[in-house]
Amino acid sequence: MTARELALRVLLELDGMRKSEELLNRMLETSGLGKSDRALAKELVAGTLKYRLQCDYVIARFYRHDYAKAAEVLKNILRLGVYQLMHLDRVPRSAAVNESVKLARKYKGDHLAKLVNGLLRNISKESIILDGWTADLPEAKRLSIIYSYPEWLIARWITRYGIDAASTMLAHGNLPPATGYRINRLKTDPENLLVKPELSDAKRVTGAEGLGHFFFSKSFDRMEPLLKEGLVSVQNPAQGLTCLMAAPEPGSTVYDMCAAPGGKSTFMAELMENRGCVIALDRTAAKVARIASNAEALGITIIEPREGDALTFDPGCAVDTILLDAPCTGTGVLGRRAELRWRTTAEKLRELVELQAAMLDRAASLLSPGGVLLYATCSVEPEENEHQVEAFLQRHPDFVMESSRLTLPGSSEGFDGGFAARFRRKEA
Ligand SMILES: C[S@@+](CC[C@H](N)C(=O)[O-])C[C@H]1O[C@@H](n2cnc3c(N)ncnc32)[C@H](O)[C@@H]1O
Repeated sequence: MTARELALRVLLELDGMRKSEELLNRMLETSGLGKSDRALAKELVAGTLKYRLQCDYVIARFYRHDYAKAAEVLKNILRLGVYQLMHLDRVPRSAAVNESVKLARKYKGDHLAKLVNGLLRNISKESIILDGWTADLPEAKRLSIIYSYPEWLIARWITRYGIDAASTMLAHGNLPPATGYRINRLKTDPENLLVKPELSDAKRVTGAEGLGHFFFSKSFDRMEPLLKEGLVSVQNPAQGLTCLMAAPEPGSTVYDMCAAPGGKSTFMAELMENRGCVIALDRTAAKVARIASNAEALGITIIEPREGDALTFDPGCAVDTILLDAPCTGTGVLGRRAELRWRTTAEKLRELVELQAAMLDRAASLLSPGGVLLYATCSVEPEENEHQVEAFLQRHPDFVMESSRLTLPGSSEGFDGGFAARFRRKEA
């Protein structure tokens, strides 16, 4: 199977529940593809998913019949082809067209292979004049085609953040996401680790206090041995900031209500010098197993992984710090999850806001007086962030908010978007 056929299979088999990255990795395991083909398959899946709306808009302009009625397999072959022609400069035009035609022949026969050939030959950077075609459309509709996002989400972002910030966020989500790493302070430190030759391209995070243990690197292959040795973990510094805001004390008891795969539990354990206890809950055995294996790789012994529902689970002991890294729409990390922009809906947002509020209430009922509650999301929607914490404070006058932080995607280089608020429960 070629990289393009594998990408097509992922696009066809991706249902509304699964993550494209997980499905892709599973298929790659048995594909026998070499390194560069694997990279191409990944790029094709992520790019075609992100640019789906834009590709469909372009295809519909050149398609002679009713494109909405075309078979899914044909749509995806065309999307893959258009994505390569418009956005993958390193793929020669002939390869993008010919390989798409081959796929069409294999999956739909000669007739549709001719259709794909005819349509893709009409498409080039010169023949696609998106700015001109969309100039007279309302702003949110225009941007939805230019950046390939749902119009309703863009309209929200423009209303809330203004056109300039919204455009920055949209552009950021289309860039390949930066991979951040955290240096494990239980095993090493930045001065000793960052002099290693394999880290010559590492870009250390500066600025915010406590982020000196984070860096970005583009060469995942070179990082693999360090990950295996537990010297580093994959973590975006924005996620790290949440743990720094929680600032759990060594020797204290922490409850992480939504912990898998354990990125924040393990960082908190490192900040606690591996002393005390981190109860790390998630709702399925498979997810809990990931927390345990990640902690083990890092040499952390104070994490107690638990399976359960955060709405009812009782840690069974007095807790000094609770982290609620809540399930959310993820609109701060749309660049990282290619399909997410099409799955987030206004209805889903409403359901999540209710769940987050119930989880916050549960956290409030479990926290000891004087304890810290850290609420975090990777969303930039006010209902999940500022409105949520305002409503929480109204329901719980025994809590005060000590600090909060909203990061918009693209506002700090490499940082994911998201929100965090630190509350303290007043002493009784
Ligand atoms: C944002 S992710 C957590 C990421 C994690 N804190 C980290 O830094 O690695 C949210 C997690 O909440 C979990 N979750 C969702 N609903 C839950 C529930 N009712 N009880 C426990 N965990 C839940 C999901 O399985 C998911 O792993």
